[in-house]
Amino acid sequence: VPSAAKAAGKVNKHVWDVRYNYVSPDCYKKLAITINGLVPGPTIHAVEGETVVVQVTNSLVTENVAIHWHGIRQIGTPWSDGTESVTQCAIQPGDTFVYQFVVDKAGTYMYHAHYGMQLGDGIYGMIRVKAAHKEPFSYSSEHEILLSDWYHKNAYEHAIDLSSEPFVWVGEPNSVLIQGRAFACNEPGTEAGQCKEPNRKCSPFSLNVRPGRTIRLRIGSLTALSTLSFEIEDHEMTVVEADGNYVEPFKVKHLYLYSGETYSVLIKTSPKKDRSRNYWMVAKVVSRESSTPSGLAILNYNFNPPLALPPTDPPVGPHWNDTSDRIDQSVAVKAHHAYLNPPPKKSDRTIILLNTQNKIDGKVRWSLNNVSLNLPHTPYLIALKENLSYVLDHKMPPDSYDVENYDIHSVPKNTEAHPSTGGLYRLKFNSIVDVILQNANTMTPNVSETHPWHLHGHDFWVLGYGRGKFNMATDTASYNLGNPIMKNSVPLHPYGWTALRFRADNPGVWAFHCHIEFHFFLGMAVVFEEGIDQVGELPDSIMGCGETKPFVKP
Ligand SMILES: O=C1O[C@H]([C@@H](O)CO)C(O)=C1O
Repeated sequence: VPSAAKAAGKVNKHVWDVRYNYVSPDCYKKLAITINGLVPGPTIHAVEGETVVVQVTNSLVTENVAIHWHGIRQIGTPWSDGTESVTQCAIQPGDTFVYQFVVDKAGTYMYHAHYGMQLGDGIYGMIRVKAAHKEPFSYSSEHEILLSDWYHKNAYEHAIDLSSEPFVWVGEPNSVLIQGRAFACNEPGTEAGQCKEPNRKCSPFSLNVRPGRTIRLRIGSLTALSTLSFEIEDHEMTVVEADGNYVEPFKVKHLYLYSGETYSVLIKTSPKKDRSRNYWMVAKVVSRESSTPSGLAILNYNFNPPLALPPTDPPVGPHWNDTSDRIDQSVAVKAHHAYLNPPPKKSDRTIILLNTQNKIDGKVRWSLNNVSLNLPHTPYLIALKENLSYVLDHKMPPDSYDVENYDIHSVPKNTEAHPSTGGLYRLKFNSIVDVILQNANTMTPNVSETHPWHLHGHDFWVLGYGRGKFNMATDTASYNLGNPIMKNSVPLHPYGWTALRFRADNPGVWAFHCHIEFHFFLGMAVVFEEGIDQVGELPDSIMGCGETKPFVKP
């Protein structure tokens, strides 16, 4: 166990070059955006209390970039959150930007691009923050497994499709990647179970383990669209951490991951198992009826050849449409009894956000309470700190929708939805805020999608999940105020609601949005401001775009 005192103030420095590179994780050559040539990018290994410094040079020639540190709360450094248009101007080609922040809490975190839909082009990786205290479980080794989905089309083509008239939906991803790799058989068209030899040019990820050990897997999902079910053939997983918070351990056969979530699981490489063979790891798309083949990787027992294929067919995984099973797992994630940090019993304000797909000016958009966010050219953090009128003059979005009359089970009539560069909720500093995410029918009859919601700058308590329309009078009584897990990312299930509570105690401006890249692009986001007067002097390096040009000091 490293010492917290030693870690405090220690600088953990990284030099990154963001550049294009051809990669072919699934045997298809794609122009990807990489960090130092890699997809996924390098893992940041840190100890809680350390100061992480990442010097990012944008070598993309004609494209901007910004990098978000997903799950890191950025206490005292809101300008390092890396959210273009919210906390900074994008990093221009040829420029270098230095992110600096403290990793104050042990856990499994991630980073990814937060500019346009670049995430989908491969700019992501993991942050492993080691504990400086004893953890409530032990293991002999640990490994990162980052899950993603993969499109052969790039972010530019997706942007054109999604903003064209008629609307062109991006469709399902071509592949699911496990730690940046897919599975391809040497004999094309052969099913994984029948495959004799993997194609070595684009071979699957293989994780080497020794028998008879307890192994910690830090699993994260940064899909652009998909919800995944992760499973290891014949190996049960014990969930022990979620988004950097200790979980009261529970066992799963398959683990659902919504984009933006991380989990640590423990697996036992039981010596009773046949160690003369390898086992499949599978990441299957669920919650959408997808044509995407499952991502496959290999759990490689010492000393078998790393790419020796398991003699069995990969597990088929849960049915894509088993919403109950997914809700059950969401509800099962509770705070570890020795690490309880229960929420205040009451909140000061409740914001109910109705999630709808709408057609605005002939185009498909996503809205919250009928407001669909268009990101402004001037980042909110700078606009609010420097009192730039365009944000302050904007009409604030509503705290609720027409709860009485809105039918969440029907296609929206959406007479009022409008695009806005507002979307800004100003929260009283240190107040307790409840957010109720309310799902509804999309523009397709009898369809309600899954939305993975992510809050920047905070962990929130997950108070509950329910089906149908949230009822303020009765559903609040069902809240878990005893041992709710704290998270930064959480699913909103089809036709359901999810209730969150957080303390608005981190001075800054924070995005709260659906983590599906395409939905964020289509407006599915709001912005929270709290304690802007307590934010320190903004660094010049975040300025230079929109109305912030005058604030760049000579
Ligand atoms: O935004 C979306 O558009 C499609 C579909 O609703 C229209 O093609 C889809 O599945 C989304 O999530």
